Amino acid sequence: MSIDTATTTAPTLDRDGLVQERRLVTEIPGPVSRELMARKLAAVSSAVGTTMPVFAARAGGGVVVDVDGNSLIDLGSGIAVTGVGNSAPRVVAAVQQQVADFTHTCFMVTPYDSYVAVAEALNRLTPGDHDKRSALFNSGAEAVENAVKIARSYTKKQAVVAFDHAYHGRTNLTMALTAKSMPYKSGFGPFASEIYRAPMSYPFRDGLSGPEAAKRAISLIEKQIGADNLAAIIIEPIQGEGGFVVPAEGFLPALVEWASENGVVFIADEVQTGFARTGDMFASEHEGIVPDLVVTAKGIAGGLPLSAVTGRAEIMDAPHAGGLGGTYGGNPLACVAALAAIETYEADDLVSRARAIGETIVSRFRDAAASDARIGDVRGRGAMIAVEFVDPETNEPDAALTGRIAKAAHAEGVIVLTCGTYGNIIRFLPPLTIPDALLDEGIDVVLQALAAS
Ligand SMILES: Cc1ncc(COP(=O)(O)O)c(CNCCCC(=O)O)c1O
Repeated sequence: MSIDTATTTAPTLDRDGLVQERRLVTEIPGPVSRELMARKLAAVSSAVGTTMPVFAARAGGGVVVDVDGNSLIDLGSGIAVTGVGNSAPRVVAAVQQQVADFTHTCFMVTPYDSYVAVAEALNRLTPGDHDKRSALFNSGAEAVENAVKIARSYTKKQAVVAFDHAYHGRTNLTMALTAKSMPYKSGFGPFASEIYRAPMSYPFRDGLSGPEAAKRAISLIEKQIGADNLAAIIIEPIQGEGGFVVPAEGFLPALVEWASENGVVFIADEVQTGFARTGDMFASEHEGIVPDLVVTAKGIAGGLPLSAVTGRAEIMDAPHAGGLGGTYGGNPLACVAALAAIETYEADDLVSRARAIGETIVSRFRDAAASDARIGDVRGRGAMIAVEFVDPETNEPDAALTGRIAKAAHAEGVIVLTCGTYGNIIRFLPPLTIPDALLDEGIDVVLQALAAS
């Protein structure tokens, strides 16, 4: 176990003195994690996988400390969730107060102000200055499901178009919307009907301009589905699980224009791109598109489970009274956490921080690509960056190399995630609170793993 710490200055401290350093005191996984993993295998469905072989004990800033005392660099944020940092101070204080006041009344039974305040914040923050309404749920998939319900109720049409490489969740309808079969869909059918797939703008692999890719997608939609039957188009402004696919400029605005002209609801799934992650509060802002509905989750509440659909009031109010709801939707703990997280994003200007993080990651890997052609593409925005690995001779995806790099980084105490339809993407989703030195060290470890692979 060679520890090549790049840091020469004293490590910084975070809240509660959580030292912001990579520190390995055992092999990865250590003995306590190994014991817990044996228990996990004996108690938890084997279908629930884990990326890391260690178990968490504490987290904050840019580190996760495991049960053996190892301090790992976090470049995953629990899949783009803890943007404000794990156990962010404002979030902790708000939840501690709320949990002592009341934990649950069900907003549909006895409402409470924090749910309304979250809706007001989402209506203010999401793109567009039109009259908006919001509805709160628990998971991203649940919010996507409800966005489709709302769009169908408003348009009185049924068909929904999703895109190649899309990911929208693991429920029946969202599996139908999701593109990749394994591990998300295989064996779980039949899937919801009236879901159709259109080609995505994937510049690194299709070489098309945004308008060209949009023309291709719209032609298929018009010929195979027909606007008269189409309730909604749903798309991630930057695709997440599918490989951090950034559509070519002009693709999204062309789809928004076509949808508006044809009575089709445009749904932006900002579950992974939302809340400062991409260097804007919402990724839709980058090209100035104004979605009819915006789906949010992940970064919304500092780690507490919360999701939302926010959109044009006339669309959001289309379903009949009582048509939207659920027992836990907008749980009060999650709502106060969201208000604290939103305050943190704005007060600490984490949008600017995300852009700075992205500049660091992109420059380091584009420099590396100059001497290593296995790096086929470096893309993304803000603190949502992807490195696509390929066979330099054929440009074919190299999932095996990607897996080796990730596994080596994990063993050296860096939490980094892979993704992509072809499994050949290393993605970077660090907490926006990660110190610069720790980010640089995490990148060093990944680059060392690449060089050794
Ligand atoms: C764009 C986009 N829409 C919807 C979802 C679904 O959000 P839930 O909160 O996981 O249901 C996601 C969740 N992405 C991570 C899934 C991880 C896994 O399950 O293996 C997303 O990224």
